[in-house]
Parts: sequence; C-alpha cells; structure tokens
Amino acid sequence: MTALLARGLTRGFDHPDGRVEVLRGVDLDVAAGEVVTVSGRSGSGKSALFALLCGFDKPDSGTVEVCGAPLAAIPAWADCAVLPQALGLAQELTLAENIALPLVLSGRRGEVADRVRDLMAELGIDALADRYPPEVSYGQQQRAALARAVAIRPRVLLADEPTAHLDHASVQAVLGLVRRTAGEGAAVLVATHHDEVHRIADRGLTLTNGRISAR
Ligand SMILES: Nc1ncnc2c1ncn2[C@@H]1O[C@H](COP(=O)(O)OP(=O)(O)OP(=O)(O)O)[C@@H](O)[C@H]1O
Repeated sequence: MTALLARGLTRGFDHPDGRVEVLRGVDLDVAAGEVVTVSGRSGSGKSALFALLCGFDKPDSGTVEVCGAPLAAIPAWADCAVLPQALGLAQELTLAENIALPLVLSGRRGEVADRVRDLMAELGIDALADRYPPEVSYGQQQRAALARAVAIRPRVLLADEPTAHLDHASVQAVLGLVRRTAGEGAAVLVATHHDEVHRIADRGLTLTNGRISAR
C-alpha cells in the first residue's frame, strides 16, 4: 500500500536576484514497510520537499497524499511524523518529556513510560532523560528528536539527515531503529548524504535540478 504519494510538486522561492524554482515537478511513492532515501547536493531541495510532504509548507502546484488522504493541513503525528533538520525540540521540556509529547497529546499517556524508556535505551541516551535540550550535545538532541518522531508508531516517517553529526555506534543505533520502524509497517523517507543509510534502504532517489529520479 502506498502510504506517501506526491504528484507534480513544484515550489519556488523569491530571492533578491530573482525567483529560484527549487522543485520542478516531483513525483514520489513510498509504500508501507519501505525505507527510501533521497539524496542530492546541498541546496538541491531535499528539506524543501520534506516540508511539502508533511504539510509544513504548501506547493505552488501538485498534490500530496498521506495514508490515502489528500494533504489539506498538517496531518496527525500518528499519520506522518517528522525529524526535521532543525530538530524542533521544546527547549522547556526534558528529553523524556519531548519524546513523550506526541503520545501525551494524542491521549495515549499509558504507553509513555515503556516507550520512552525503551527508545532512549535503544538510542543510548537513557542517562539523559531529565536533561533539557541545551544541556546535551546536538547528536544527543538529534536522537531524542528521532525517538519523539517514532514513539507513536507513525504510518509515515520523514527523517531529514538523521545520521548527520553522529558517531559510528550512534549511526548504527539510529539505522536499526529506522529499519525496525519500517518493519512495523511505516513508510520511511530519509534525506541523507551517507552511504550507511543507503545500504539499509530498499531503494534510493536523487534530486537533481528540481526533479527526482532513481539513484
Ligand atoms: N523559505 C525559503 N525561502 C527562500 N529560499 C528557500 C527557502 N527554503 C529553501 N530555500 C532555497 O531552496 C533551495 C533548497 O534548499 P533545501 O534546504 O531544501 O536544500 P537541501 O537539499 O535540503 O540542502 P542541504 O543538503 O544543505 O540540507 C536552496 O537554494 C534554499 O536557499
């Protein structure tokens, strides 16, 4: 089943020296259970594409469907969860509270304790549960943001460069979790420059001059 579908996405941005058409007609299908990578040089539009797929931004033209429903607004986190490049952790919440937040907000408080403990242990950040984001490294924050994204077992996971800035052991832990998330039925799209990520993916795509093709 296709869980994430995009057709004909275009998006341009106005700059002082003129308009830049970043996405020029992107089609994309990611099936439940599949891990797909998106690569492309810096500035090729990976993050801009992700912002359209999760409803954070609107395309100039084209459509997105998440779990069979046209994207009209930001979808429920359980349908489409995001690890943005900027992470977006709440600075006034501890790492454990950040990871728990999607479950709490969707009325699934009963799942919080086990899920938060297990994910933090799997990602090697369990000793940091009570620390606030500014009190830990960027790589530790990044793993907390990934744990937050998957805690609710989303049907679609968008992860923007989830292994940037991590050491080898942390990369392996992150990739294990990404693969398992897909194994549990999620459609996973990962923007990456890293070969380790391509190796655990089912297939790869590349963005060049605003268009997407097989890697
Ligand atoms: N909100 C915005 N306003 C103006 N220009 C933007 C905006 N968002 C993205 N861009 C431009 O769109 C292009 C693509 O940016 P994007 O961040 O999507 O690239 P990327 O492939 O994710 O790069 P990287 O690998 O470095 O993260 C860049 O030229 C960027 O300057």
